Amino acid sequence: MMKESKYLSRQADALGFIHWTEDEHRIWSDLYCRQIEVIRGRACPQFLSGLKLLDLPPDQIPQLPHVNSALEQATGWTTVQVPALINFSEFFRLLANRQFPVATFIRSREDFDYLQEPDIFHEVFGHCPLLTNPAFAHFTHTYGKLGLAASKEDRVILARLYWFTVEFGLVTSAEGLRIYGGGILSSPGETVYALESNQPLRLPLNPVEAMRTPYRIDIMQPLYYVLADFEQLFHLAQSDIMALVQQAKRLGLFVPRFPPKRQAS
Ligand SMILES: C[C@H](O)[C@H](O)[C@H]1CNc2nc(N)[nH]c(=O)c2N1
Ligand SMILES: N[C@@H](Cc1ccccc1)C(=O)O
Ligand SMILES: [Fe+2]
Repeated sequence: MMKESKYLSRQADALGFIHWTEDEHRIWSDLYCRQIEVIRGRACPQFLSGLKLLDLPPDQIPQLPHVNSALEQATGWTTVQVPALINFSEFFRLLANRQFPVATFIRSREDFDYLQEPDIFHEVFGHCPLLTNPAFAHFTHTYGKLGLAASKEDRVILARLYWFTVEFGLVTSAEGLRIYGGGILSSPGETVYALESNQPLRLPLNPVEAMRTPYRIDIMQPLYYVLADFEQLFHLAQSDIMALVQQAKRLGLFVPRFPPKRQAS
């Protein structure tokens, strides 16, 4: 059951522009300036070049028509305004149309470091930079088409694959472990935690295992799956993902063995 959002979403005018308040612009500006520092040496190179390409304004909430023109030029994707977290069928339908959902509210200061639901900073700063990467956009589009055609039950399994890659994925790079998951890169708290805390488990990404692993959306992740490189994700897009879904269903839930709670570092 979808938890009701505690935030009020904003209405756009006929041209798709939202008239944010000064306070809301200042929260974006503080989040942007903080994350630009925190992602240095932590976000994967593909994210950093996508962020540069999008050329988001540092001091005010970007208007979606502007984000769309950069995105469209790069990969043909656009954004669509949604009130908050949307259900899987709406979500897959949008991705299958190369449209990315953008929740039209921004977090409050009390949720600055970590927010339990996607806001406009998460969707635009967290997800849109990698959607300018053709191979990554292709994976997301393929994933959306699969989800659209899938049964309700298979959508839950496919959502796990999305969760452990596009949302909370890590990737090994020449310089070491890096983040590509948009759900991490929009959170000042989790960006540091995901790479540097000794709390979470970090396992090599095995797509069937990821699709068998349940996840929570309201806490910093206890488990991250690590891609060997982006090629692995693009290769996955070419493989028979629905056959992997059937395998995951046959094998049932995978419950990772978490080490005893170590003192947080
Ligand atoms: C699996 C995933 O993270 C999440 O559940 C989906 C569904 N609904 C969503 N709704 C919004 N607004 N933004 C999102 O990123 C998602 N992602
Ligand atoms: N936790 C992310 C937002 C998010 C919530 C739920 C799912 C995915 C992302 C942040 O603080 O930016
Ligand atoms: Fe997301």
